[in-house]
Amino acid sequence: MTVHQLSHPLVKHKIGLLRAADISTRQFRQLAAELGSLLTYEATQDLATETVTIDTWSGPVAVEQIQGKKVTIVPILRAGLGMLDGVLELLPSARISVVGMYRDEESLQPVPYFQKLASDLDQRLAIVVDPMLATGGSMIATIDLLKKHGANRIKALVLVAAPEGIAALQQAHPDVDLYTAATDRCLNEHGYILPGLGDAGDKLFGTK
Ligand SMILES: O=P(O)(O)OC[C@H]1O[C@H](OP(=O)(O)OP(=O)(O)O)[C@H](O)[C@@H]1O
Ligand SMILES: O=c1cc[nH]c(=O)[nH]1
Ligand SMILES: [Mg+2]
Repeated sequence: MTVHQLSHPLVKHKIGLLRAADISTRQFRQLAAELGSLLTYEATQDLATETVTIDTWSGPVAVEQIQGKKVTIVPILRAGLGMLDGVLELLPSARISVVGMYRDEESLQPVPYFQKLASDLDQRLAIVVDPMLATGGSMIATIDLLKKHGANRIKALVLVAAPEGIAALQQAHPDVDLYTAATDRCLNEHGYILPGLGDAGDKLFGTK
């Protein structure tokens, strides 16, 4: 697995803003979406292009366009929805495959509760989005599910990753590429990332 740790100044700045204890729901949403766009920009660097000739005001011109265009974005409910608009800004025609997965607070094990996947997963690049990679359980279970349904090209986009989650994902799915805006220190005894963001789902949805 390749870990792409983004180092762009805009990413560093926005992740810093996201960490503020007194951040508003509105600002958290906006930053999560913007970082979703920046991660998507990075994760789509290797999409293949082809040359086509189009008519322009000055006559025929050879231009590049993305080949195939088969992508599905996979937000993990709930918090992954917070990045979705930003990803769609750059990939407005992508199919969306929704996976509902929450982490049991005691066992920290992922509990699946919903799935509605795009067709032809074997022909699509799947871009899984979730702000937090903590133990890695939710991401690993989602990728297990996608692979079971045929997906074979998968990238994971997260805002903050814990070293524990990176190691677990590497072990379970070495073929998946991870893109993260930040790699933090460790997990606390409740499985929360330190320094982290707190509960990203609650911050995005204004719950608790
Ligand atoms: O790497 P893990 O240890 O599995 O933890 C990360 C998961 O926890 C959070 O979701 P949560 O269970 O809080 O659900 P929510 O999105 O509905 O808030 C987060 O959005 C990830 O999906
Ligand atoms: O730090 C964490 C870990 C899991 N889920 C979150 O929202 N935050
Ligand atoms: Mg949550």
